[in-house]
Amino acid sequence: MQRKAILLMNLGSPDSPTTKDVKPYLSQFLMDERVIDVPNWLRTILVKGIIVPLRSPQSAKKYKTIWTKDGSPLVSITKQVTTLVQEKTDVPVYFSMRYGNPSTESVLKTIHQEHPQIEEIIALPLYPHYAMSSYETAAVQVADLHKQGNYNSALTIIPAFYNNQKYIHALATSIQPYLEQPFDKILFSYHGIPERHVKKTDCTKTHCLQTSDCCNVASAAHEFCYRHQVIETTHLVAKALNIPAEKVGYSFQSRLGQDAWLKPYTAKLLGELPKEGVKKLLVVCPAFVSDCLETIEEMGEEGDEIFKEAGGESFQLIPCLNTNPLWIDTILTLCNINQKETVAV
Ligand SMILES: C=CC1=C(C)c2cc3[nH]c(cc4nc(cc5[nH]c(cc1n2)c(C)c5CCC(=O)O)C(CCC(=O)O)=C4C)c(C)c3C=C
Ligand SMILES: [Fe+2]
Ligand SMILES: [Fe+2]
Repeated sequence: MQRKAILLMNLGSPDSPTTKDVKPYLSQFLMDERVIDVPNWLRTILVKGIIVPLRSPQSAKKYKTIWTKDGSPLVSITKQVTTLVQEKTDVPVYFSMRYGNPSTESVLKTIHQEHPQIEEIIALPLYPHYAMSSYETAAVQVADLHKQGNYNSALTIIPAFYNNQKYIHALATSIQPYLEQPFDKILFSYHGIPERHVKKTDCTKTHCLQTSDCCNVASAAHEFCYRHQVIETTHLVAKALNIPAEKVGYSFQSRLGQDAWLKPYTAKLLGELPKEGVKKLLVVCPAFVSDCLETIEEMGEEGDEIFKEAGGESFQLIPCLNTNPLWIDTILTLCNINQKETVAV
Protein backbone atom coordinates (compact mmCIF):
# COMPACT_ATOMS: atom_id res chain seq x y z
CA MET A 1 0.00 0.00 0.00
CA GLN A 2 1.37 3.40 -0.95
CA ARG A 3 1.62 5.96 1.83
CA LYS A 4 2.82 8.89 -0.26
CA ALA A 5 1.69 10.57 -3.47
CA ILE A 6 3.46 13.16 -5.61
CA LEU A 7 1.54 16.14 -6.96
CA LEU A 8 3.26 18.11 -9.73
CA MET A 9 1.77 21.59 -9.99
CA ASN A 10 2.08 23.79 -13.06
CA LEU A 11 0.51 27.09 -14.12
CA GLY A 12 -2.17 25.94 -16.57
CA SER A 13 -3.55 26.94 -19.96
CA PRO A 14 -6.99 27.60 -21.43
CA ASP A 15 -9.03 24.50 -22.41
CA SER A 16 -8.84 25.50 -26.06
CA PRO A 17 -7.29 28.35 -28.08
CA THR A 18 -10.61 30.14 -28.50
CA THR A 19 -11.61 33.51 -27.07
CA LYS A 20 -14.47 31.74 -25.27
CA ASP A 21 -12.04 29.49 -23.34
CA VAL A 22 -9.22 32.02 -22.98
CA LYS A 23 -11.58 34.46 -21.18
CA PRO A 24 -12.27 32.37 -18.03
CA TYR A 25 -8.64 31.23 -17.91
CA LEU A 26 -7.24 34.77 -18.06
CA SER A 27 -9.89 35.94 -15.64
CA GLN A 28 -8.99 33.28 -13.05
CA PHE A 29 -5.26 33.97 -13.57
CA LEU A 30 -5.36 37.75 -13.36
CA MET A 31 -7.96 37.90 -10.55
CA ASP A 32 -5.37 36.14 -8.39
CA GLU A 33 -4.37 38.67 -5.70
CA ARG A 34 -0.77 37.47 -5.93
CA VAL A 35 -0.62 38.22 -9.67
CA ILE A 36 -2.39 41.59 -9.80
CA ASP A 37 -1.88 42.84 -6.27
CA VAL A 38 -4.23 45.82 -6.06
CA PRO A 39 -7.43 46.14 -3.97
CA ASN A 40 -10.10 43.68 -5.07
CA TRP A 41 -12.47 46.37 -6.43
CA LEU A 42 -9.72 47.83 -8.62
CA ARG A 43 -8.53 44.39 -9.77
CA THR A 44 -12.11 43.52 -10.76
CA ILE A 45 -12.47 46.68 -12.85
CA LEU A 46 -9.03 46.27 -14.45
CA VAL A 47 -9.26 42.56 -15.14
CA LYS A 48 -12.94 42.01 -15.97
CA GLY A 49 -13.61 45.46 -17.45
CA ILE A 50 -10.43 46.06 -19.43
CA ILE A 51 -7.70 43.38 -19.63
CA VAL A 52 -9.76 40.23 -20.22
CA PRO A 53 -12.08 41.70 -22.89
CA LEU A 54 -9.16 43.31 -24.75
CA ARG A 55 -6.53 40.61 -24.29
CA SER A 56 -8.54 37.40 -24.73
CA PRO A 57 -8.95 37.59 -28.54
CA GLN A 58 -5.25 38.49 -28.96
CA SER A 59 -4.17 35.72 -26.58
CA ALA A 60 -6.42 33.19 -28.31
CA LYS A 61 -4.75 34.05 -31.61
CA LYS A 62 -1.33 33.41 -30.08
CA TYR A 63 -2.45 30.17 -28.42
CA LYS A 64 -3.72 28.95 -31.82
CA THR A 65 -0.16 29.18 -33.19
CA ILE A 66 1.28 26.87 -30.51
CA TRP A 67 -1.67 24.46 -30.03
CA THR A 68 -0.94 20.80 -30.83
CA LYS A 69 -3.12 17.74 -31.40
CA ASP A 70 -2.58 17.00 -27.70
CA GLY A 71 -3.68 20.49 -26.67
CA SER A 72 -1.61 23.15 -24.93
CA PRO A 73 2.14 22.33 -24.89
CA LEU A 74 2.37 23.26 -21.19
CA VAL A 75 -0.40 20.85 -20.20
CA SER A 76 0.58 18.01 -22.52
CA ILE A 77 4.27 18.20 -21.49
CA THR A 78 3.30 18.22 -17.80
CA LYS A 79 1.17 15.14 -18.47
CA GLN A 80 4.09 13.37 -20.21
CA VAL A 81 6.44 14.32 -17.35
CA THR A 82 3.94 12.83 -14.88
CA THR A 83 3.89 9.55 -16.83
CA LEU A 84 7.70 9.44 -17.01
CA VAL A 85 8.10 10.10 -13.29
CA GLN A 86 5.46 7.43 -12.60
CA GLU A 87 7.49 4.89 -14.59
CA LYS A 88 10.34 5.38 -12.11
CA THR A 89 8.47 4.99 -8.84
CA ASP A 90 5.73 2.97 -7.16
CA VAL A 91 4.51 6.16 -5.46
CA PRO A 92 1.42 7.44 -7.33
CA VAL A 93 2.15 10.60 -9.34
CA TYR A 94 -0.46 13.22 -10.30
CA PHE A 95 -0.40 16.68 -11.85
CA SER A 96 -2.62 19.71 -11.45
CA MET A 97 -2.83 23.30 -12.67
CA ARG A 98 -3.04 26.54 -10.67
CA TYR A 99 -5.43 27.99 -13.28
CA GLY A 100 -7.67 26.02 -15.61
CA ASN A 101 -7.74 22.23 -15.71
CA PRO A 102 -7.15 19.78 -14.14
CA SER A 103 -7.63 21.96 -11.08
CA THR A 104 -5.67 21.34 -7.90
CA GLU A 105 -8.97 20.99 -6.03
CA SER A 106 -10.22 18.17 -8.26
CA VAL A 107 -6.86 16.34 -8.29
CA LEU A 108 -6.53 16.46 -4.49
CA LYS A 109 -10.00 14.85 -4.29
CA THR A 110 -9.03 12.19 -6.84
CA ILE A 111 -5.81 11.32 -4.99
CA HIS A 112 -7.71 10.76 -1.73
CA GLN A 113 -10.50 8.80 -3.46
CA GLU A 114 -8.05 6.53 -5.28
CA HIS A 115 -5.72 6.18 -2.26
CA PRO A 116 -7.86 6.54 0.89
CA GLN A 117 -4.95 5.41 3.11
CA ILE A 118 -2.53 8.02 1.79
CA GLU A 119 -0.44 9.60 4.57
CA GLU A 120 1.52 12.29 2.77
CA ILE A 121 1.02 14.42 -0.32
CA ILE A 122 4.29 15.75 -1.67
CA ALA A 123 3.46 18.85 -3.73
CA LEU A 124 6.10 20.15 -6.13
CA PRO A 125 5.31 23.56 -7.67
CA LEU A 126 7.06 23.37 -11.04
CA TYR A 127 8.82 26.72 -10.67
CA PRO A 128 12.55 26.78 -9.97
CA HIS A 129 12.35 30.33 -8.57
CA TYR A 130 10.21 31.88 -5.83
CA ALA A 131 7.77 34.57 -6.94
CA MET A 132 4.47 35.49 -5.30
CA SER A 133 2.82 35.22 -8.75
CA SER A 134 4.08 31.68 -9.45
CA TYR A 135 5.51 29.51 -6.65
CA GLU A 136 3.78 31.26 -3.75
CA THR A 137 0.29 31.29 -5.24
CA ALA A 138 0.54 27.57 -6.10
CA ALA A 139 1.83 26.73 -2.61
CA VAL A 140 -0.84 28.80 -0.83
CA GLN A 141 -3.58 27.32 -3.03
CA VAL A 142 -2.65 23.69 -2.38
CA ALA A 143 -2.26 24.37 1.37
CA ASP A 144 -5.68 26.07 1.53
CA LEU A 145 -7.41 23.34 -0.48
CA HIS A 146 -5.77 20.61 1.55
CA LYS A 147 -6.97 22.25 4.78
CA GLN A 148 -10.49 22.85 3.44
CA GLY A 149 -10.73 19.21 2.28
CA ASN A 150 -10.10 17.98 5.86
CA TYR A 151 -7.97 15.18 4.48
CA ASN A 152 -6.21 12.79 6.83
CA SER A 153 -2.94 13.11 4.95
CA ALA A 154 -0.05 15.46 5.69
CA LEU A 155 1.04 17.96 3.06
CA THR A 156 4.69 18.66 2.24
CA ILE A 157 5.44 21.47 -0.19
CA ILE A 158 8.87 21.32 -1.83
CA PRO A 159 10.73 24.67 -1.85
CA ALA A 160 11.93 26.49 -4.97
CA PHE A 161 14.93 24.61 -6.40
CA TYR A 162 16.83 27.31 -8.35
CA ASN A 163 20.22 26.21 -6.99
CA ASN A 164 19.61 22.48 -6.59
CA GLN A 165 22.65 20.63 -7.91
CA LYS A 166 20.68 18.09 -9.93
CA TYR A 167 18.45 20.76 -11.44
CA ILE A 168 21.50 22.84 -12.44
CA HIS A 169 23.14 19.74 -13.90
CA ALA A 170 20.01 18.84 -15.90
CA LEU A 171 19.70 22.39 -17.22
CA ALA A 172 23.40 22.66 -18.08
CA THR A 173 23.35 19.29 -19.83
CA SER A 174 20.31 20.33 -21.88
CA ILE A 175 22.13 23.51 -22.97
CA GLN A 176 25.51 21.89 -23.70
CA PRO A 177 24.86 20.64 -27.29
CA TYR A 178 23.84 24.17 -28.38
CA LEU A 179 27.20 25.58 -27.31
CA GLU A 180 28.91 23.60 -30.07
CA GLN A 181 27.65 26.06 -32.71
CA PRO A 182 29.33 29.48 -32.91
CA PHE A 183 27.60 32.04 -30.67
CA ASP A 184 28.35 35.55 -29.41
CA LYS A 185 26.14 35.40 -26.34
CA ILE A 186 23.77 33.16 -24.41
CA LEU A 187 20.81 35.05 -22.96
CA PHE A 188 18.95 33.63 -19.96
CA SER A 189 15.49 35.14 -20.37
CA TYR A 190 13.25 34.75 -17.31
CA HIS A 191 9.57 35.58 -16.92
CA GLY A 192 9.44 39.11 -15.50
CA ILE A 193 7.63 40.28 -12.38
CA PRO A 194 6.86 43.78 -11.09
CA GLU A 195 9.68 45.27 -8.96
CA ARG A 196 7.00 45.86 -6.32
CA HIS A 197 6.62 42.09 -5.92
CA VAL A 198 10.33 41.69 -5.18
CA LYS A 199 10.05 44.31 -2.44
CA LYS A 200 6.89 42.67 -1.06
CA THR A 201 8.57 39.27 -0.66
CA ASP A 202 11.64 40.80 1.02
CA CYS A 203 11.31 39.29 4.51
CA THR A 204 13.91 41.74 5.89
CA LYS A 205 12.04 44.71 4.35
CA THR A 206 15.44 46.46 4.06
CA HIS A 207 17.35 44.57 1.38
CA CYS A 208 15.75 43.91 -1.99
CA LEU A 209 16.28 46.51 -4.74
CA GLN A 210 17.85 48.94 -2.26
CA THR A 211 21.17 48.83 -4.14
CA SER A 212 21.99 47.75 -7.69
CA ASP A 213 23.96 44.69 -6.53
CA CYS A 214 21.68 43.68 -3.61
CA CYS A 215 21.25 40.22 -5.11
CA ASN A 216 24.99 39.53 -4.77
CA VAL A 217 25.14 40.61 -1.11
CA ALA A 218 24.30 37.81 1.34
CA SER A 219 20.86 38.27 2.91
CA ALA A 220 18.03 36.27 4.46
CA ALA A 221 15.86 37.96 1.80
CA HIS A 222 17.29 35.67 -0.88
CA GLU A 223 15.12 32.75 0.23
CA PHE A 224 12.20 34.56 -1.41
CA CYS A 225 13.97 36.91 -3.85
CA TYR A 226 13.12 36.03 -7.45
CA ARG A 227 15.86 38.30 -8.81
CA HIS A 228 18.57 36.77 -6.59
CA GLN A 229 17.42 33.28 -7.49
CA VAL A 230 17.41 33.78 -11.29
CA ILE A 231 20.85 35.45 -11.12
CA GLU A 232 22.09 32.46 -9.12
CA THR A 233 20.67 29.92 -11.61
CA THR A 234 22.34 31.85 -14.44
CA HIS A 235 25.66 31.95 -12.61
CA LEU A 236 25.61 28.26 -11.62
CA VAL A 237 24.70 27.06 -15.12
CA ALA A 238 27.32 29.30 -16.78
CA LYS A 239 29.91 28.01 -14.29
CA ALA A 240 28.94 24.37 -14.91
CA LEU A 241 29.35 24.94 -18.65
CA ASN A 242 32.50 27.06 -18.39
CA ILE A 243 30.96 29.90 -20.39
CA PRO A 244 32.98 33.12 -20.03
CA ALA A 245 31.10 35.86 -18.14
CA GLU A 246 31.16 38.26 -21.13
CA LYS A 247 29.19 35.75 -23.19
CA VAL A 248 26.38 35.42 -20.60
CA GLY A 249 23.43 37.75 -20.05
CA TYR A 250 20.07 37.66 -18.30
CA SER A 251 16.83 39.53 -18.88
CA PHE A 252 13.11 39.47 -18.10
CA GLN A 253 10.28 38.87 -20.57
CA SER A 254 6.44 38.90 -20.71
CA ARG A 255 5.83 42.27 -19.05
CA LEU A 256 2.15 43.18 -18.60
CA GLY A 257 0.97 46.74 -17.91
CA GLN A 258 2.92 49.94 -17.34
CA ASP A 259 4.43 49.34 -13.88
CA ALA A 260 8.20 48.94 -13.49
CA TRP A 261 9.13 45.27 -13.85
CA LEU A 262 12.53 43.68 -13.32
CA LYS A 263 15.07 44.91 -15.87
CA PRO A 264 16.58 44.54 -18.37
CA TYR A 265 13.51 43.81 -20.47
CA THR A 266 14.16 40.98 -22.95
CA ALA A 267 12.38 42.61 -25.90
CA LYS A 268 14.38 45.85 -25.51
CA LEU A 269 17.65 43.96 -25.14
CA LEU A 270 17.00 41.85 -28.24
CA GLY A 271 16.65 45.07 -30.24
CA GLU A 272 19.96 46.43 -28.84
CA LEU A 273 22.27 43.40 -28.85
CA PRO A 274 23.00 43.32 -32.61
CA LYS A 275 24.20 46.95 -32.45
CA GLU A 276 26.64 45.86 -29.74
CA GLY A 277 28.06 43.20 -32.05
CA VAL A 278 26.00 40.26 -30.83
CA LYS A 279 24.91 38.65 -34.10
CA LYS A 280 24.63 35.00 -33.09
CA LEU A 281 22.45 34.52 -30.05
CA LEU A 282 21.43 31.53 -27.94
CA VAL A 283 18.40 31.99 -25.70
CA VAL A 284 17.26 29.80 -22.83
CA CYS A 285 14.23 30.36 -20.58
CA PRO A 286 14.90 28.59 -17.25
CA ALA A 287 11.92 30.06 -15.35
CA PHE A 288 9.81 27.60 -17.33
CA VAL A 289 10.40 23.87 -16.99
CA SER A 290 7.96 23.14 -19.84
CA ASP A 291 7.73 24.94 -23.15
CA CYS A 292 4.66 27.15 -23.27
CA LEU A 293 3.19 30.23 -24.90
CA GLU A 294 5.92 32.44 -23.43
CA THR A 295 8.77 30.34 -24.83
CA ILE A 296 7.39 29.03 -28.13
CA GLU A 297 5.51 32.13 -29.28
CA GLU A 298 6.93 35.08 -27.34
CA MET A 299 10.58 34.06 -27.60
CA GLY A 300 10.61 31.64 -30.54
CA GLU A 301 8.52 33.87 -32.82
CA GLU A 302 8.46 37.46 -31.54
CA GLY A 303 11.95 37.39 -29.96
CA ASP A 304 13.50 35.94 -33.11
CA GLU A 305 11.82 38.63 -35.21
CA ILE A 306 12.93 41.54 -32.98
CA PHE A 307 16.52 40.29 -32.94
CA LYS A 308 16.76 39.74 -36.70
CA GLU A 309 15.05 43.04 -37.56
CA ALA A 310 17.69 44.76 -35.44
CA GLY A 311 20.46 43.10 -37.47
CA GLY A 312 20.92 39.78 -35.66
CA GLU A 313 21.94 36.82 -37.82
CA SER A 314 21.06 33.70 -35.89
CA PHE A 315 18.67 33.21 -33.00
CA GLN A 316 18.64 29.78 -31.40
CA LEU A 317 15.99 29.12 -28.75
CA ILE A 318 17.01 26.25 -26.48
CA PRO A 319 14.04 24.07 -25.44
CA CYS A 320 12.95 23.90 -21.80
CA LEU A 321 13.73 20.78 -19.76
CA ASN A 322 10.38 19.26 -20.83
CA THR A 323 10.79 15.44 -20.71
CA ASN A 324 14.59 15.39 -20.32
CA PRO A 325 15.50 12.20 -18.36
CA LEU A 326 17.81 14.16 -16.03
CA TRP A 327 14.89 16.41 -15.17
CA ILE A 328 12.66 13.40 -14.48
CA ASP A 329 15.33 12.11 -12.05
CA THR A 330 15.62 15.59 -10.52
CA ILE A 331 11.89 15.61 -9.77
CA LEU A 332 12.18 12.38 -7.80
CA THR A 333 15.21 13.69 -5.91
CA LEU A 334 13.45 16.96 -5.07
CA CYS A 335 10.49 14.95 -3.75
CA ASN A 336 12.86 12.76 -1.75
CA ILE A 337 11.54 9.62 -3.43
CA ASN A 338 13.80 6.71 -4.32
CA GLN A 339 13.63 5.37 -7.85
CA LYS A 340 12.30 1.84 -8.09
CA GLU A 341 14.88 -0.75 -9.01
CA THR A 342 14.65 -1.81 -12.63
CA VAL A 343 15.34 -5.41 -13.55
CA ALA A 344 17.85 -5.74 -16.39
CA VAL A 345 16.54 -7.83 -19.31
C1 LIG B 1 7.97 31.86 -13.82
C2 LIG B 1 6.71 31.70 -13.84
C3 LIG B 1 5.77 32.78 -14.03
C4 LIG B 1 5.67 34.00 -13.37
C5 LIG B 1 6.54 34.54 -12.27
C6 LIG B 1 4.58 34.70 -13.96
C7 LIG B 1 4.17 35.98 -13.60
C8 LIG B 1 3.17 36.70 -14.24
N1 LIG B 1 2.47 36.36 -15.38
C9 LIG B 1 1.59 37.33 -15.73
C10 LIG B 1 0.71 37.35 -16.81
C11 LIG B 1 0.57 36.33 -17.77
N2 LIG B 1 1.37 35.23 -17.91
C12 LIG B 1 0.88 34.43 -18.91
C13 LIG B 1 1.36 33.22 -19.32
C14 LIG B 1 2.29 32.45 -18.62
N3 LIG B 1 2.96 32.80 -17.47
C15 LIG B 1 3.74 31.76 -17.05
C16 LIG B 1 4.55 31.71 -15.92
C17 LIG B 1 4.74 32.75 -15.02
N4 LIG B 1 4.03 33.91 -14.93
C18 LIG B 1 3.55 30.69 -18.00
C19 LIG B 1 4.18 29.33 -17.90
C20 LIG B 1 2.66 31.13 -18.97
C21 LIG B 1 2.22 30.36 -20.21
C22 LIG B 1 0.94 29.58 -20.03
C23 LIG B 1 0.61 28.69 -21.21
O1 LIG B 1 -0.57 28.31 -21.31
O2 LIG B 1 1.45 28.35 -22.03
C24 LIG B 1 -0.31 35.04 -19.45
C25 LIG B 1 -1.27 34.42 -20.46
C26 LIG B 1 -0.92 34.54 -21.85
C27 LIG B 1 -1.02 35.94 -22.34
O3 LIG B 1 -2.13 36.45 -22.49
O4 LIG B 1 0.05 36.54 -22.53
C28 LIG B 1 -0.49 36.25 -18.77
C29 LIG B 1 -1.59 37.25 -18.95
C30 LIG B 1 1.70 38.35 -14.74
C31 LIG B 1 0.86 39.61 -14.71
C32 LIG B 1 2.69 37.96 -13.83
C33 LIG B 1 3.21 38.63 -12.63
C34 LIG B 1 2.68 39.62 -12.01
FE1 LIG C 1 2.99 34.74 -16.67
FE1 LIG D 1 17.53 40.57 -4.07
